[in-house]
Amino acid sequence: MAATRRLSHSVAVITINHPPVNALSHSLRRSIAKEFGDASKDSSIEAIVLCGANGNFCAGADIKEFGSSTLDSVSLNNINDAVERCQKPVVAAIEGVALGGGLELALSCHYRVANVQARVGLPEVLIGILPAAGGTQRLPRLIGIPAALDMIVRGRHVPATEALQLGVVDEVVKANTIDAAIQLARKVLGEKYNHH
Ligand SMILES: CC/C=C\CC(=O)SCCNC(=O)CCNC(=O)[C@H](O)C(C)(C)COP(=O)(O)OP(=O)(O)OC[C@H]1O[C@@H](n2cnc3c(N)ncnc32)[C@H](O)[C@@H]1OP(=O)(O)O
Repeated sequence: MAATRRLSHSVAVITINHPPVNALSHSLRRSIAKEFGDASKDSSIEAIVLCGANGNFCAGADIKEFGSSTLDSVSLNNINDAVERCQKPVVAAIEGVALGGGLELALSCHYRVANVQARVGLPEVLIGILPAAGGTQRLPRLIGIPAALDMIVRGRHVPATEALQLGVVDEVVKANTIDAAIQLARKVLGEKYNHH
């Protein structure tokens, strides 16, 4: 399990890879933090796309690690804060599911592009916990309190087209989600340069 990084022009594409659903295990979080930190500092990189391997963005915390006593030196909150604070545009490319901590990671990105087949949600309530990696702050800021509360208290999976209407995602595409996210990042960079 690891996050890997490749370059598309000046956009770093960081792929979260932990089959089958890219659950955020301790070692995956360490790997994401490392790749993201390196990309943030690399002056040849102008923007960052976060995506998932295996047809999914990320199904959230690794439920199989719940109750384990692993010392948590890299929390998802730390990663999300670093993503949000990044000076370079960060775009999430969402395929499959972005659930729980996976959606919280996507919400920390500056933009979100989703595949039409994707689903997003905060299903923590269904396993007796609350979203605790910024979702209860970032989601209401993005879509307003009533719509965010509805998602949080029902824990439902929201289809991409509804997520677009609600404002959870910025764009929905039928195919080539990662390419669309790279394009969006490059468009944002173009706008930045045009304003200077
Ligand atoms: C860091 C703290 C942050 C926040 C807290 C959280 O994120 S809590 C976790 C929130 N996420 C969930 O509750 C998602 C639970 N999973 C699902 O809803 C479904 O599994 C999913 C992802 C929609 C996929 O459904 P599908 O029907 O396609 O497959 P299946 O359910 O059989 O799952 C396939 C295998 O994936 C394993 N798995 C799924 N989710 C997780 C997870 N969060 N952590 C670890 N493993 C997960 C599942 O156990 C299956 O494994 P297998 O070995 O094949 O039995």
